[in-house]
Amino acid sequence: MLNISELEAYYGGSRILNQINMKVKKGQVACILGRNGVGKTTLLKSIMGLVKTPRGSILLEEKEMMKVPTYHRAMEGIGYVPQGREIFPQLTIHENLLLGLERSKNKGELEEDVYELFPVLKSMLKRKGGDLSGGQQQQLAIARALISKPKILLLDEPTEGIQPSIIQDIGKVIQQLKKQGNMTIIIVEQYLEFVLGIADYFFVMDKGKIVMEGNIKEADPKEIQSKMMI
Ligand SMILES: Nc1ncnc2c1ncn2[C@@H]1O[C@H](COP(=O)(O)OP(=O)(O)OP(=O)(O)O)[C@@H](O)[C@H]1O
Repeated sequence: MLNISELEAYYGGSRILNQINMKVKKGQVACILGRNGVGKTTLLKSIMGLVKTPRGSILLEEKEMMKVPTYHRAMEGIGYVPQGREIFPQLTIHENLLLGLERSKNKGELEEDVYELFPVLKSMLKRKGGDLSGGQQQQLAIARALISKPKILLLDEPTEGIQPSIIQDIGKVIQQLKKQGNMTIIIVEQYLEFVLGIADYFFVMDKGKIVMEGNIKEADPKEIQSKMMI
């Protein structure tokens, strides 16, 4: 459902992504692994249209996204949870969630399903986003992206700086979404253990390229780890 070919991305004159080819099937959970600075975040931003990508192709269900502006990519069904979460600290949980609906084609009521996935949010709808713990903010950011019912969800290091019990909760939410079967998920991670339990497919990046990929169940975690350490 996502088919990226020969994608290049630049910051100013520096090429950050070099000939990226990547296919992710519908309903699949794919992860992008790699050390700091290899271009993982830049790849997600490229899919979202947030960086300069002069060459290549990004097909979402056969539709070319390269010339589609970011806002419309969101409307086309790409949900994005950036690293550092970027929730609005002065707005309440409820208001933060309402902003998620802005990017949706189906502007309706807030979906009960999202509260089912994140019961903790339902219990504090009037609380300010900035008063939540880091883990709760991550949950809010994921919930906000889910409210627009994306076809594909991009998560940038969802476990970063988060306590183990909340990492587990986030893992369970991803498993539940996977079970529902209609959402494709791409997770950027450095925490290999986390993705081993939930992903179907993996890509390892190094210096702006994909250097290894495969089905996660058939792969040797030690080999993946050693590719990540290069
Ligand atoms: N706004 C920017 N302007 C210029 N260079 C940037 C910018 N953002 C990132 N870079 C550079 O692009 C390269 C790839 O960065 P990117 O954030 O995509 O890596 P990453 O694999 O996601 O790393 P991390 O795990 O630390 O987030 C790095 O060399 C980084 O310094």
